Amino acid sequence: MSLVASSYGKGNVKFLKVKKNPSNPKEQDILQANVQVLLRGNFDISYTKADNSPIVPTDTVKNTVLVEAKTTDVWPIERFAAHLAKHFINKYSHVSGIEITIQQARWTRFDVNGKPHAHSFRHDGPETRNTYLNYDRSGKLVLESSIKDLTVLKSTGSMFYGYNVCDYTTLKPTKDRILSTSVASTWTFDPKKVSTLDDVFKAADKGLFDNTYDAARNTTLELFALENSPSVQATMYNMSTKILKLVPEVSKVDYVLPNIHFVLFDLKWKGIESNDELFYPSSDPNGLIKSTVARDANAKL
Ligand SMILES: O=c1[nH]c(=O)c2[nH]c(=O)[nH]c2[nH]1
Repeated sequence: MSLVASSYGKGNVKFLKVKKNPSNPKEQDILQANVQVLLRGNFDISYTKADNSPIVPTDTVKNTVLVEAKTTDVWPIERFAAHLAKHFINKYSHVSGIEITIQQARWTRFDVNGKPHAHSFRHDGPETRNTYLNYDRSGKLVLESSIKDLTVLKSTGSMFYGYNVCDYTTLKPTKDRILSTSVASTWTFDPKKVSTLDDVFKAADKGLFDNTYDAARNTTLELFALENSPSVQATMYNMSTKILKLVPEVSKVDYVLPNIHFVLFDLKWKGIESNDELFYPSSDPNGLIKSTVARDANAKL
């Protein structure tokens, strides 16, 4: 028998960072993060020989995340992920690679008396901004960022008809239905354009990661609202191609969209016209629709 693969580290390392404007310390920004760091490398003897000598304790990994969060810039999360990768690779010669996941909570500054307040924020529900960075000492870099748990609903402007009909079909075609989903959208940065950790730092300075997040989120919301959707499938494809058009540094866009159903409460039995006005939420079963759209049709997935 042999150990075929292993990695280890710390998950759920959480912090809130406060950034103060040096010229007006009451003007602040915040970032709440949940970080996971997994190390791989020359750790086999800790599994196979009970020899702990190579192990950097997960407690040390936790301390590192928190110390570095205090002493370096954590905006945007892609920069902080690259910073942590560089730190662990440089500090421990037996670490051959690292996988970092950062989830950022959505705190939104709110207005008071018509203008954005200097240091007050509203928690905007379960929606998160995320990044995943996988780096190999050999230089190979994978960088994917995402939005998760962005729950949306439109009460009209969605259709579903013309589908395959067989002896198992009970669904009625419709040109007007409710459409609701909880968006998971992931965009992968082109490894030819963002190919090193230094490229990540440079791209962060230029605003690429914030701009791409804004493009993906705005595209998702705008197309969801504006399109008379023929299906979840067609709408998610349109969202993906628009993001690829807007951001040349992105090579691939993935969506995972549950179809959250609302069932009409039919009141004909009571002599009341239903008129598509009263529905009950139906949590399960739900449709689940996934797609990957790549700029290059021959891209290796
Ligand atoms: O947009 C949709 N796609 C489907 O594949 C599907 N299947 C279904 O029953 N309703 C829907 N809606």
